[in-house]
Amino acid sequence: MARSFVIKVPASSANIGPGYDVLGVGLALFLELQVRIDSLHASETNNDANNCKLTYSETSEGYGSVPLKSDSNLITRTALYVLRCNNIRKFPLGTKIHIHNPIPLGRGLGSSGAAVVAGVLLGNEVGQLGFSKQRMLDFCLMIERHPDNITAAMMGSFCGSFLRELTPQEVERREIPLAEVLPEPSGGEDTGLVPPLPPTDIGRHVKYNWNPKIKCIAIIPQFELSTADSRSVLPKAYTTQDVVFNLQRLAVLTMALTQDPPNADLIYPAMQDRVHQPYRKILIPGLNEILQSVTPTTQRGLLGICLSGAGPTILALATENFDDIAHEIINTFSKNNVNCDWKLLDIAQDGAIVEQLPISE
Ligand SMILES: Nc1ncnc2c1ncn2[C@@H]1O[C@H](COP(=O)(O)OP(=O)(O)OP(=O)(O)O)[C@@H](O)[C@H]1O
Ligand SMILES: N[C@@H](CCO)C(=O)O
Repeated sequence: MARSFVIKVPASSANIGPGYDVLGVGLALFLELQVRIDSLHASETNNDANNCKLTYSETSEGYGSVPLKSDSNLITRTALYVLRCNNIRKFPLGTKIHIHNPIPLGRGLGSSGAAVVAGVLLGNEVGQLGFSKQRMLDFCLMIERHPDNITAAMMGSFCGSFLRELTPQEVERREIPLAEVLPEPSGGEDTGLVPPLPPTDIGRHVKYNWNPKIKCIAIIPQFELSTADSRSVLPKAYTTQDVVFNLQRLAVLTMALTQDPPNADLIYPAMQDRVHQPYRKILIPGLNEILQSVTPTTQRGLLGICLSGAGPTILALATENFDDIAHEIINTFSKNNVNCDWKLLDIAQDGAIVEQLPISE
C-alpha cells in the first residue's frame, strides 16, 4: 500500500554570542521533504542503487549544486546510515522524495543540521523504527558532532545542550570514521557493513523560554563559509579570562532572553563573545565594524547582535525597527563589497515534525 508523509525541519542559529557549541534557537524557515512510497511504481526508482528518486524544487537554495543521488545527498546518506544501523540496506521500493529547501547553504543558518535531522527522521519513518526524538538526536550527533544546531532543529525553540562524557567503550562506537557512519558515495556495490548503533543520550539539553517579543533578523551575506573552514581558525586553547568572560555572559543571557520587557542594557553586553567571533573576523569582511557600531544606542529596538553559527550571517535580536536595523548592517557589509539578503524570522517552537498525508492512489 502507498504511504505519503511530509518532514519539516527548521533552520537554526547557533551560539547567540557567548554560547559557542552550546546555545541554539530554531527559526521558522523550514526544510521540507515530501515523501511518497509506492511499490507499485517501483520501476520509477529503479535507476537509483537505493530505490530512491530525489527531486529538488527549482526555487530552493542550492538548486543545481545539491547532489540528487541517494548515496551522495546529505539527507538520504544520513537516512541510509540510520537504516543500515538497523539492518535495513535500502529505502523501500518506490521511494520518491521531493525536497524544498529555503535555508541558504553554508551561511550559519543550520542548513547542514536541518539536513541531518531530516535524514534521521526520514530513516526512522521509512524504516518504521519508532525512535523517540531523544534517541534520534544520538544518530544526528554521530554525524554533526556539536549539538547546538542539531538540538534546536530537532527540538525547536531556544535550547542549551552539551555532549555527555562517554565511557571508553562508547567512545569507540562514536569515534568510528565518518566515512563509515555515512558511507562514501561510491556508485559501487553495497559492502553490507552494519554500522554500530550510536551510544544512547549522547546529547543532553534543556529548553529555555524565549520572550516572543524578541524577533530574529538574519542578515545573510551572498557568500558561503563552510563550518569546517570557520572552525579551523579557532585556537586550540583559551585564557581563563576569556573562558570566564563567556561563562558569565552565557549564564545571564539565557535568563535575560526570557524576561519581559526585554532589557537591551542587559542583553547587548551579555551577547559579547571572546571564544569564536574575534577569530572569525578575518573570514568575514565588515564583521568587526558591524559588531562594534550597531548597538542599542545607534539602533532603536535593537537588543543584541552576534554572528549566527559559524557565519557569515549576522543575527540581530530586536523588538521593532527591523528594516532600519537590517539596512544599517547591509550598508556596512556593502562598504566591504559584500552583498546581502535579509529575513525577519520567528522562533520555530516545535522543531522537526512528520505529518502523515492521506493515502491516494
Ligand atoms: N538540503 C540539503 N541537502 C543536501 N545537502 C545539504 C543541504 N543543506 C546543507 N547541505 C550540505 O551542508 C553544507 C553546508 O553545511 P555547513 O555546516 O558548512 O553550513 P551551515 O550548516 O549552513 O551553517 P552553520 O552550521 O554555521 O549553521 C552544504 O554545502 C551541503 O553540502
Ligand atoms: N557552534 C558551531 C555552529 C556551526 O555549526 C560553530 O560556531 O562552529
